[in-house]
Amino acid sequence: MSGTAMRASQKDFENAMNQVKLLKKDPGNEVKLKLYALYKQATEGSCTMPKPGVFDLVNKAKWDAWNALGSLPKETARQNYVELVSSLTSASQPSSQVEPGADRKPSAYETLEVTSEDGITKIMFNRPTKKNAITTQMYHEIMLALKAAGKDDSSVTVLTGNGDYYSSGNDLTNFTDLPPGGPEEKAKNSAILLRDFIDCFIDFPKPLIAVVNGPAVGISVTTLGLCDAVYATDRATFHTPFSHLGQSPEGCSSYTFPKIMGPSKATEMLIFGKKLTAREACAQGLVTEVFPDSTFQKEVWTRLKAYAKLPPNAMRISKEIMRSREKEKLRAINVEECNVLQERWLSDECMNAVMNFLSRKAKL
Ligand SMILES: CCCCCCCCCCC/C=C/C(=O)SCCNC(=O)CCNC(=O)[C@H](O)C(C)(C)COP(=O)(O)OP(=O)(O)OC[C@H]1O[C@@H](n2cnc3c(N)ncnc32)[C@H](O)[C@@H]1OP(=O)(O)O
Repeated sequence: MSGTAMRASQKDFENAMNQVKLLKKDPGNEVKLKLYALYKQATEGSCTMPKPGVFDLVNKAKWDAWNALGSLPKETARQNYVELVSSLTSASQPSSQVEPGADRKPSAYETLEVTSEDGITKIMFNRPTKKNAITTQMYHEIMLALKAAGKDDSSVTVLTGNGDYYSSGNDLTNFTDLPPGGPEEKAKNSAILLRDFIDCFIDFPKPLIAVVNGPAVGISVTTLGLCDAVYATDRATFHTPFSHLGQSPEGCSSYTFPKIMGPSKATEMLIFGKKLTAREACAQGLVTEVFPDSTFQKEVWTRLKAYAKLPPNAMRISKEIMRSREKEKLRAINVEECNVLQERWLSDECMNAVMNFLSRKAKL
């Protein structure tokens, strides 16, 4: 088939189905759901299947995607399927031009960009099209990067985001990828993952600095309470919508936030989900300093380069003496928060909130 104005034939449809199997890159859950829905609509027509239960996350997501197509005619669904596959295959064609840096060593990370320069290891969240939402793979990669940065010869470590967001927090599609043991097993594994992830922040041995380049949501906000300094652009916002998501605080924020900003301000953030501007977050002590967006990168990196020239052992030892008294307490709080969340993730309140986001009925 050439051009989108022509109708896709059955042969085009079959070719497209074969091309999907040959895609080199996983197109992601959103696209896979679209493909599934269009395929079902094209071959069976409108969805008449009974709606799967709320805990059957994968089948419910599929059902939602198919059902959302309503009474779309089979021919149109076939055409849309062929066009979607065509856009995926052309996006994955190798470019004839050499990409800048193509001769560089391939990165050990798929979801991060990690660089070391001027005594600073920079760990940059690198899923800008998904607002740097943190997938299970990304949690693992951040842990690996933090462990490596803790041992490398840099003096300070920086966390930052690529694109317009610092991070939109936990990737809500993490809820759809269920193991054979179902939601209970997923919740148990996720609680272990979360505990280990937060322990990496608690135990980080050098100055850990967050360069908050844009809005931050959920776990990307709570972990700021475990960083040693937080520099933010005036475009950043700070949002922990845990109640909206049927969830509860993590990242030791149930302890660090009341300590940093006092119990009532912490309640507004952690229980009522109040979104703070960068200046509000600074006034409440969560952010160290706010910079105008136009000069943010220049000012912050100039400052960090100067700090990174300070004697590294002295900085390490000073951090140890400032933080060591709290470490055991933080570890215990982390375990407690993860236990509570493990239950929360299985609640109707949480399942419904996640499904609403995934079926695009809700945005925070
Ligand atoms: C059974 C148990 C399983 C448990 C697994 C848990 C593992 C550990 C959990 C640790 C606890 C963490 C808690 C949190 O972090 S809570 C906070 C979670 N985050 C959110 O709720 C934010 C959701 N996103 C939004 O509300 C909006 O996307 C946002 C306001 C951030 C931006 O809106 P905007 O309109 O500007 O942009 P888009 O929505 O169009 O976003 C662009 C694309 O990015 C995708 N996206 C963004 N954020 C997320 C996210 N958090 N999860 C998944 N996907 C995200 C969005 O869908 C768009 O994708 P498409 O272009 O494909 O549509």
